[in-house]
Amino acid sequence: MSGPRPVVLSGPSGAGKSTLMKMLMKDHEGVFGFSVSHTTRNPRPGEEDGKDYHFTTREAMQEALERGDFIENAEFSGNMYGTSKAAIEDVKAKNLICILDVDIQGVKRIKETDLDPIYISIQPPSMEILEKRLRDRQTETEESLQKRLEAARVDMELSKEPGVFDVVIINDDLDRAYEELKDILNEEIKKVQEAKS
Ligand SMILES: Nc1ncnc2c1ncn2[C@@H]1O[C@H](COP(=O)(O)OP(=O)(O)OP(=O)(O)O)[C@@H](O)[C@H]1O
Ligand SMILES: Nc1nc2c(ncn2[C@@H]2O[C@H](COP(=O)(O)O)[C@@H](O)[C@H]2O)c(=O)[nH]1
Repeated sequence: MSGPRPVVLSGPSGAGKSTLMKMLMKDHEGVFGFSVSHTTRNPRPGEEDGKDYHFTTREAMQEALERGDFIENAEFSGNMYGTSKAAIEDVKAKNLICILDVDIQGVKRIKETDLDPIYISIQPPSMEILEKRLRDRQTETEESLQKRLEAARVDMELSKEPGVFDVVIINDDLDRAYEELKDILNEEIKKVQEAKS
């Protein structure tokens, strides 16, 4: 795939991926493009269809999967999620750095494609802090929260395996984690900025 290298942000739900990604996109206008995933979960307050996710039904998603519309998909916390080929192509067509926010199953599936992204894992400082962040976010039912914490335990173990991620960032202090993320992406950011000037 030509153009800037895509970036995969992964890590447990509540680790801070969206927070860091939004900071990155706000500070670097016209550099990054978000790969808008499909999901069967309900929108949270403030989330916009087509911007945060393409909100869809299980039936429609299943049909799209059968058509081969997705580069990867996963079942997470009782809902379907997936990255469509079109989501990646939309960003690629604008010559922007494509950011994908996917779970660990997505990471494994993307490794089987020719996307060749930079793999970054965002990890919380501890399970206790992760649970607090998820509870404070007030987006989950108790059942969904427990499923997310269970998935987080698996994610935290897998992220320690050598070769899965290029970099693991511990999101303890937000500003420090953001600086670390920017440093890793600096070379790709410069490439896009130089191509525009
Ligand atoms: N370093 C930090 N210190 C304290 N709170 C944080 C920090 N980073 C993120 N948060 C808060 O933690 C909560 C979870 O963050 P966020 O929604 O970005 O996580 P996420 O990894 O994108 O989760 P999901 O995968 O479920 O979308 C948010 O309320 C956010 O404001
Ligand atoms: N494999 C994929 N995982 C995805 C995708 N889009 C989001 N996600 C991951 O799902 C969980 C939960 O997200 P939430 O928005 O419901 O909190 C989180 O870990 C995301 O990274 C996708 O297209 N494919």
